[in-house]
Amino acid sequence: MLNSPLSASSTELVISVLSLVLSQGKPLDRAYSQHFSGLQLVPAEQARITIVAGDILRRLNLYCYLADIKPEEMERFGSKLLNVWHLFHGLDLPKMQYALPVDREDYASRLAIAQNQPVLWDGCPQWLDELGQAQLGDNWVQERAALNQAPKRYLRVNELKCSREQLVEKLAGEYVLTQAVEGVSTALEVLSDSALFRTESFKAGWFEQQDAGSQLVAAALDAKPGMRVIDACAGAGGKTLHIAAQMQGKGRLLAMDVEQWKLDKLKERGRRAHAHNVETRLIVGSKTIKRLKLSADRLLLDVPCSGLGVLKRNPDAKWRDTPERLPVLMELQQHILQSYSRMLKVGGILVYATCSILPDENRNQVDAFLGANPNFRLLDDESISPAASGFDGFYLARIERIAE
Ligand SMILES: C[S@@+](CC[C@H](N)C(=O)[O-])C[C@H]1O[C@@H](n2cnc3c(N)ncnc32)[C@H](O)[C@@H]1O
Repeated sequence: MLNSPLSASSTELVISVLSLVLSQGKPLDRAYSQHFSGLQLVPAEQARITIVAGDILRRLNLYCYLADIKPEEMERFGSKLLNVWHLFHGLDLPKMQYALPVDREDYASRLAIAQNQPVLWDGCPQWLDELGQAQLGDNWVQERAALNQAPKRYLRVNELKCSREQLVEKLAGEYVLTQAVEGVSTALEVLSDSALFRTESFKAGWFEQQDAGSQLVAAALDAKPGMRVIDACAGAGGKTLHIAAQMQGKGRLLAMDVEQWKLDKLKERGRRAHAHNVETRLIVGSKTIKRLKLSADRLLLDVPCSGLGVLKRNPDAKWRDTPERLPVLMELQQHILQSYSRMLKVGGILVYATCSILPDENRNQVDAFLGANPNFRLLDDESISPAASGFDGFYLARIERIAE
């Protein structure tokens, strides 16, 4: 956390970012880019702003309760919330003009009440707590607490360009301190507050920013040079680029999605990463899938999901989402599994993956699929728990096609 208060201008920026997210429903990353572009903030100050805004969103209900304001009142009462945030973290108050004062007695009695309400203390909305309890039982309490922690920063070394050791050395020369992550051969943890995207290493495509847990997903696919591989929900290509590196640029890697703008972004990232064997294809209907029947040695289905495993990184989602979205997502996940698995060759392996920690989106989906498709068998599966690993939460299942 911080060791000195925010400046008045940074405090105003935090309030403005929060208002955009909470009143206008803007995703946090877009609210940041809208505010930061053109401002030329020094990286350390930008980092402090994102630390505070991220922490407030991770425990929004707690801070709003302590300040006695409603989230939708951020524009009017944000200064009071920011004062409370500083008090809570034992910092002097920021020097804002016209800031609303905090009644210290009221704050102290609210703090004492909140300390005895674990769900509020962990920054969890009621609907999410009920869902987590129902799905994970006793394990939910640890996951709930882990999901309100600040996320660590991780990089994935682009092995098409350099080794992990070479990247550590090059980044050290750019004043970026990193350390290898045990158990994830491509991952580095970033230990300094550096602006990663301004480094020469990034511009030269030596790394991508990617959570260590996420790196385990493409690793499980085990794509080899020369194979035909399909990444059917590729998005902007976080995992596609990792697969391209596994394939050492040899063979055919088809990245598909239903959103063209994401595939365009993927192409741009692919150029920087020297991932020359990636081809993109927009899914325009069931025909796009049918044409690829029995064509893939490896198939990644990184399906749309609730994203409840990555709430540390996207804390705004829990104030926007509702439990009603889950059944809709689950139907889409099952549809993708049933229909896209036809693209796999006999003997080929598919990886079904989510960034969720809910069994209903994970193992239960796999079991339902296998129950209806005897031509496939489960090789193994893994749940990456935020509480146990410190990474974001993911699930992956490796499934083999054993007959046509
Ligand atoms: C979890 S995200 C993928 C993230 C990506 N693999 C990465 O590593 O950056 C899921 C993706 O599925 C896409 N999607 C949604 N519906 C789909 C469908 N019916 N078929 C294929 N992709 C779909 C979304 O546009 C989104 O990009």
